[in-house]
Amino acid sequence: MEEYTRPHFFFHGDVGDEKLEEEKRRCHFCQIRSFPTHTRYPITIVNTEDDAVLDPSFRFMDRSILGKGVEPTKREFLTGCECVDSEDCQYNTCNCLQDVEDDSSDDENLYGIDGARPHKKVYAYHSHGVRAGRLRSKVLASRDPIYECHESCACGPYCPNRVVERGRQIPLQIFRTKNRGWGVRSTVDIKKGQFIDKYMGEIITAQEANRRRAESHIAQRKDVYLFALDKFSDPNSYDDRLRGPPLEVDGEFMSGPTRFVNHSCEPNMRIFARVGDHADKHLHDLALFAIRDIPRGEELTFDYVDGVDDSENDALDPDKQKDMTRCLCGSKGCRGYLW
Ligand SMILES: C[S@@+](CC[C@H](N)C(=O)[O-])C[C@H]1O[C@@H](n2cnc3c(N)ncnc32)[C@H](O)[C@@H]1O
Repeated sequence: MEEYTRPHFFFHGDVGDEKLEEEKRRCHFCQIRSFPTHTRYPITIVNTEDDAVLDPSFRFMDRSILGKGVEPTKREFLTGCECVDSEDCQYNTCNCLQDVEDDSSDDENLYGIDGARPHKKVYAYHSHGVRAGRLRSKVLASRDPIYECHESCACGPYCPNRVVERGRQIPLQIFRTKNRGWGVRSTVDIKKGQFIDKYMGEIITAQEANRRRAESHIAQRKDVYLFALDKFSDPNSYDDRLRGPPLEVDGEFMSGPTRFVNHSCEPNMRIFARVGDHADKHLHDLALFAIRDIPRGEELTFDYVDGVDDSENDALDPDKQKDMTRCLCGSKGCRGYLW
């Protein structure tokens, strides 16, 4: 085992069965090694800067878990598509694309080879060629949600419209940065539009999120780990789960590697809301995609306040700046402060 991994490998020695289980449960290395994707797309942890280790109470997970009072939609209400052939999922007859606007101005041919059937490229990904599986540039430049086929659909697991569902396909490394604690990088080159990973954690009710905010010792900074699932929130929605305050994902104590991604004012990734079953919009995923080519080893970042109206930015107000946290992203367009 590499020296820098050792501090994350809790003692597994002669401690008795009960304690051994507890040691294994806390061991970061055991947690990441137990992921089914570990051999192909491992997560590694390196620190060549100082003696810091990840918080021992932090737990790696490869999927979000539902907190108390958070219910997924009952199976009988799930509504997958009936496309028998995954190729059909590229047409606007696919149920999963019911909320996607038709678009005839994109960067692939509009019609099938026979020219007969409109080949509406309504889903978010390129389906052929070297760019297969990457987000189309139009979607990448938008704030649009991504609608994918999913486990209740008739199309197979290799349907081109199941990119996020297939999960992370990139090895990630959590590394100690010089000045911003831990950060994340990939050990392989990443292409623009490529899916990187989801932001995962405990999905909790708005009340529970507020309770955690109130009791957090990091006060307002708790917000950095809480992401509201509010993409479809609408006071006029027919779905009462979308009318009320949204659920939130808390990644502080249990999450995947993306929980260690730092902020940049000029980031190389962006978060997109991804929906599987339309009946589960209140539980949409938060999926990170590369917004430009990212060479291996470059730190992965996203903008923590992406899309927030800059005129409301406290960093523009000299009076408020003294209470704010300096941004150390180092980009040319740095706004100076995180919050
Ligand atoms: C979601 S965590 C990211 C992982 C974190 N670096 C760690 O070591 O656990 C967010 C925290 O990272 C730090 N951070 C992230 N981006 C930063 C930036 N651009 N400048 C300064 N600090 C940053 C801040 O302390 C922030 O509260």
